[in-house]
Amino acid sequence: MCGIIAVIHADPKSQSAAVEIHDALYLLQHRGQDAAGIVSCGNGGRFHQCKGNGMASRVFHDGARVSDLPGFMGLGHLRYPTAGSSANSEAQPFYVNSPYGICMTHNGNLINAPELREFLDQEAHRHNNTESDSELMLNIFANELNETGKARVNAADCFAALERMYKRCVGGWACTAMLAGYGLIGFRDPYGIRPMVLGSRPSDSGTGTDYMMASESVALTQCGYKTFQDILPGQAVIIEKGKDPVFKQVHPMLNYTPDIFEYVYFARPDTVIDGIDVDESRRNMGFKLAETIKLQLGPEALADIDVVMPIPETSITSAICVAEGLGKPYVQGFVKNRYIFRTFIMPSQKLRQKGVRAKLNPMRKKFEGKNVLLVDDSIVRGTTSREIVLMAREAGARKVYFSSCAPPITNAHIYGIDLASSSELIAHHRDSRAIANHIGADDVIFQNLPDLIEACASLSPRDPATQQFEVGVFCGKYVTPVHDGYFEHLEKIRGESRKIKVIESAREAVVHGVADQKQIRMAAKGVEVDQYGNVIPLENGSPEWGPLNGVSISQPSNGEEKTNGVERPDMEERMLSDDSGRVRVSQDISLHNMNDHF
Ligand SMILES: O=P(O)(O)OC[C@H]1O[C@H](OP(=O)(O)OP(=O)(O)O)[C@H](O)[C@@H]1O
Ligand SMILES: NC(=O)CC[C@H](N)C(=O)O
Repeated sequence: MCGIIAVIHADPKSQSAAVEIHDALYLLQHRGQDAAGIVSCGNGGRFHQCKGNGMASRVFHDGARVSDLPGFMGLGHLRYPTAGSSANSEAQPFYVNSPYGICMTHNGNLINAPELREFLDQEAHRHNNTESDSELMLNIFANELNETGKARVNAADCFAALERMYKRCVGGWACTAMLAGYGLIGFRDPYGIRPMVLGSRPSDSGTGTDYMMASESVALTQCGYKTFQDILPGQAVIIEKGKDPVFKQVHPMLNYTPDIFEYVYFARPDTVIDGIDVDESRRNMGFKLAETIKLQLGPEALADIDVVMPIPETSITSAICVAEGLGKPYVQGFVKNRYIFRTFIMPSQKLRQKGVRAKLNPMRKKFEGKNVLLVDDSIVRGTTSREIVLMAREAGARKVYFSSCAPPITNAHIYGIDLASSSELIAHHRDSRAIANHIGADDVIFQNLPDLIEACASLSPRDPATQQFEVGVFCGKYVTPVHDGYFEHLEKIRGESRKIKVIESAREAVVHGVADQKQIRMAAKGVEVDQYGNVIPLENGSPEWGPLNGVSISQPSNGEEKTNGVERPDMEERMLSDDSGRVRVSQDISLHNMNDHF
């Protein structure tokens, strides 16, 4: 899952679009912790970029970098990878210089990426420099826009290019794009799987209107955008410099099926997606789960429960309602460390496991001698639940019941949430009893799917009786067609991306001089090197040396030994035999005006 933001101010002399995007990144940080980026554009049509791996505060040096990003419009992105790797070069926004200079951000996942890659290579002859599906989408769009053959495009040309692009791409997406000196574009997949909302407010001068697009309404409301509307499935919007937005259905709406996992876990509670209030949906989930708990446990076990406890943070709203529904005391037994962020979207299993203990601490008094009913939003790999049940028992709980506001997750997520490969999902081949055994709970109770759908659909401003959602993770029925072999492909690429993550931790250990022999060997195989064969230090994830235009930028050697014992020939070999065809250059250009380099 990623967070996207786009801003265009009415006043073309405004220099503060990036300041606002930067504020909004913090409001959407929960959607992606791996990488962050902003590209701004000033009146002369030049792009300015800062992006790299890490949370927004790190990438922008707590805001200090934002002053390098002038302009009246821009794009922002927070990444939680679903495709490719977590390499710096895949941080967004992506940029292509031809035609016209285009930047793009993408929340979602394309499920026909290999086909698109083949088309771009064999027919469009466009170079892709990363494994990212988002870079493919940008190039497909650029290729279609190029078909106009014009020196300057207009809205009709952009819509027509999108219409052609929609015929090629399959999957879930909410995207924003920016054409140098021209304006912004926003568009959403024909099923409305990924969210996007457009807001407006009077400009500071009062003579025009500023616009913002974002994944969640909370970014808009907190930045002072008063009115907002959802971009519809298959709809695109173009906001040209100094003009009002124009909308077009660039593909027929095939369904209106927002991803239900936004309501279960991803979105902030103070957000409204497609007219459905996230916090209210979680309240409904809690009340409905209480009914299932009553049925499943029966009066005897129910009478046995002393307290209902949330697993902070997402499940708090629902847990309050479970307690109310069961007529049991609601007790906060775990203290959440506010300096540890979301553990589920951490990149490796080891980090996730460590993250749970670092993030949650049980208060002994709340557990001693009690039978506790824990409430979580979902159980995915079971990392959190297993650790938490153990912590509850260590703190003195007698019996531990574990309940989930979402049904068992049995299938892979394919539209932009990296919900592990099927084989990693705790519910993939296990029933509730086996899951309870696995996580060490006395019993496990899951929400059922019709109740979850009803909890959200009943709040829909459309017809609640016919409101549908993307629920493939709970039943294996996905809203788009999925071609044969896709899941095998997914298992393979997720396996590869796991390997990359292991290599990245090895590399981190090498850089910090704490690597063991195995990690050194691993790092030497997978590590990136600069033009001199030096290991690129971790700090190179910082924007000074970040990737540009999909090109990995590495730091020129300052003569210091950085190899930390990694054998140089191995790295030289890798550098010379990079058969991926990727371009790696060594220049400090990430914060400069992009057009100066073309
Ligand atoms: O079964 P698992 O693989 O462990 O994943 C599920 C857990 O991950 C999430 O917590 P997270 O810390 O990401 O987020 P939160 O603080 O928003 O609840 C979620 O709330 C569950 O607790
Ligand atoms: N979570 C997302 O929306 C990811 C976007 C894109 N597929 C990437 O991996 O960068």
